[in-house]
Amino acid sequence: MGTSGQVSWKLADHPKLPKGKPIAVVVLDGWGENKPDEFNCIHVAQTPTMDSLKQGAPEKWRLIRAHGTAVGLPTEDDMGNSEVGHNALGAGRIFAQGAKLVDLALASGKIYEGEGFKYIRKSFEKGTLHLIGLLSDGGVHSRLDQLQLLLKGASECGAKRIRVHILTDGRDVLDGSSVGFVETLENDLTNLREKGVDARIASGGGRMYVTMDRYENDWNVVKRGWDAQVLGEAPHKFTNAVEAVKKLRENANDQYLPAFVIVDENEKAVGPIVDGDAVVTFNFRADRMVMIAKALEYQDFDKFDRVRFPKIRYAGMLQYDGELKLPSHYLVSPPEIDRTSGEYLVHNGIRTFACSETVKFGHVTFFWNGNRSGYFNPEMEEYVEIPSDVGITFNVQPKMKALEIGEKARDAILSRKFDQVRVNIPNGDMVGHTGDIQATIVACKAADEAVKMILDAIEQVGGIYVVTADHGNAEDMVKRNKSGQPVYDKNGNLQILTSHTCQPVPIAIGGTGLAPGVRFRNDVPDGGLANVAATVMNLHGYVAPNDYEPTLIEVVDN
Ligand SMILES: O=C(O)[C@@H](CO)OP(=O)(O)O
Ligand SMILES: [Mn+2]
Ligand SMILES: [Mn+2]
Repeated sequence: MGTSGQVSWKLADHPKLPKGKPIAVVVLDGWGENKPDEFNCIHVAQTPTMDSLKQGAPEKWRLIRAHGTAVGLPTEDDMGNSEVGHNALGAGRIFAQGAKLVDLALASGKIYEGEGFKYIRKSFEKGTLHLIGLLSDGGVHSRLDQLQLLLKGASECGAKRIRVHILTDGRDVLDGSSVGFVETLENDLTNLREKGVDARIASGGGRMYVTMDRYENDWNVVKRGWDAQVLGEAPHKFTNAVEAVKKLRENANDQYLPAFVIVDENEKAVGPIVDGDAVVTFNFRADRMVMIAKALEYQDFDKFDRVRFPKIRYAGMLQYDGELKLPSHYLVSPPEIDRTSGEYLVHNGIRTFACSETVKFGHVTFFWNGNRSGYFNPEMEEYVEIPSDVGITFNVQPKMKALEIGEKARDAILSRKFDQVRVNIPNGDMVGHTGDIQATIVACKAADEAVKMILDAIEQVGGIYVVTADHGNAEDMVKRNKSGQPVYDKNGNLQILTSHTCQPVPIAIGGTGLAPGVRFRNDVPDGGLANVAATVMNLHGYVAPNDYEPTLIEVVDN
């Protein structure tokens, strides 16, 4: 974001729309539109507020795209996710995202010419190369084919000893698919060994229980990973990773497998991280890598006792935090998401309040602001984090902190201290990921109630609301075949879909402060999340910068 100096931040006045109306921007996480059936939890749940917004179609309610190329992902088969979704919502433009940038860097070979790779390469002669990351083809945080290319490329560049520290998924892909991914990786590593590279899996664990926490919700998650990956210590020891995952799955699902280490015949861990080694975290997505990056990089660190802090050369697949410049070494440059709507609005005097609970807090702040932590101007902005429940799966508490978020937003609106009150309501997504249909129905109802609280407050102050979502999740809880029918496994069990979807998401505008004649245009049929920023700028009384994706609204004379 270092370009601030040259940017002209002043936005032109909107020719027709007034300034000074408080605006609530509500993002329902994991809330897509889908045909109504029993696996559409949003449809099954009582959601009177969201239902009533839909009555405003087509002038005040429509669908927008939230997956694939509309949010900068490589293909139309890529489901949406919070990072790319909130980046698009906040930045108002579509940036080629991490998944795509890594694909390009691997395909061209540029990844091996970059500063980050040259840096870790210095350890190849004497040390081990450790690769830590999510093992699946989900494409949200990482992709197996990228890991495979990196393994091949690194060994061709001289890595003689490689250790892979795997995190099993089951959240962006079907639960149970971890076994197949580990088998595939084992096969690749066997091939490498035949070529003389000492390559092995060294440790593992489920992504939600080991390493991939976010927004400092629970450092124990990162510690469990540290102990296994760096110290070579874990409650479970196996000589073979496929066997480890199969065995541990007897008591946990892929997302929550406990930590394990792979040991040799003498019970000795095969791949702790030691002085002189190189480490790459191969996830491209930022939020769930920031904590481990801090543990691997910061000399001063007090979040847990690292016991040993090896002198390593560490690089991220990407730089995960543009403000903290973390990590300082990385293989691929992240998208340069500059001039976000939040930064413009602050420069134009818009006072902003942003809030969610911990597990989504960074979505409406960090992701919204282009993967940048902190405020643009602390005098104009207030970001409030409501602590999430720790150590539970959210089907146990499906209401999460929705009402608390609603209350905080309500109070912020009624205080009249803010021009924009922005929230993320996590329930549809966080509970949807558990695959628990009954709990997800409760979750959707709670999210709807939170929306109502916010809309009521907006009504009281004569403001405007914009209600939308970042991608689908709760609206489809089963895997389907090409004709849309639910798929059953060979034992006749329904295949539960824990992941996001490729469905479009709703956007609704309204409120007593909405100027007469404002309605959705019908000439942006392919509109997506990136069109929302210009829309919100208009509602604040400004015209968006020229290079922003077009606004979704027009003002017609009545
Ligand atoms: O939990 C996460 O990390 C992702 C799924 O991998 O979900 P979201 O993009 O909604 O944050
Ligand atoms: Mn999300
Ligand atoms: Mn999600």
